Amino acid sequence: MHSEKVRLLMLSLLLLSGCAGEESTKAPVPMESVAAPSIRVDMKYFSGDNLVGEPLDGYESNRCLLAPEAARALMAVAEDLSTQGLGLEVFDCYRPQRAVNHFVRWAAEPEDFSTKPDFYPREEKSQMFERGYIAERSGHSRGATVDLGLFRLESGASLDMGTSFDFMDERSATEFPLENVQAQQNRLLLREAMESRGFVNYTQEWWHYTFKPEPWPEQYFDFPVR
Ligand SMILES: C[C@@H](N)C(=O)N[C@H](C)C(=O)O
Ligand SMILES: [Zn+2]
Repeated sequence: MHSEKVRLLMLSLLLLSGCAGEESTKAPVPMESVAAPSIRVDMKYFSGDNLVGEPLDGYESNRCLLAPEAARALMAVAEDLSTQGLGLEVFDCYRPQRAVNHFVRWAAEPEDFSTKPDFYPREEKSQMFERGYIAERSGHSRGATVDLGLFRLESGASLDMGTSFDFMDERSATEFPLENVQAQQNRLLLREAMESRGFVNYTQEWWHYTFKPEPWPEQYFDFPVR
């Protein structure tokens, strides 16, 4: 009984430290690093190939960290799709709060047009949060949300989704009536596969999925991705 109380106290302290924004070399919560033969990890906020145009604060390696339940479900999706010769390309997973804060700073800075043509040609960067393209309190920071697309296992080619990842535009809404019917079907194929394993799509972005029920629905973590 005594040791159970001590264990709970230790767990509470670990969870609290994860939310405090302190630098720590290890994740203070047991997130899992997602890896499987048919999952390609290409963390866009680590590489700098993103709308900010540089790596975001808190991404120190090309790793996809997720809550264990979400990680297991994602690996199950990958296994399901591999029977159709498809793999998952993962663009973002757990997102430290400091990376979200980086987005906030970027949106407040004057427009320099460096990434606008590729990521938000018809939107204003100052409106990204109001328009729902980025969240100040993101599900990604709770560890159960993932941004992803599909690729062919044989060739490695990405499937056409109608728009590229993080193309902030109404055409990225999952059910936007695209002229490209194949791309529309690819979006729906991804949604069906994800939903069958417990993920829910954010209707405004074809790539954004949250595993439900969320293991840590109230927590916004801030340890770096290492
Ligand atoms: C920024 C984009 N990849 C994304 O994840 N948007 C949602 C709304 C979020 O920030 O949680
Ligand atoms: Zn997302």
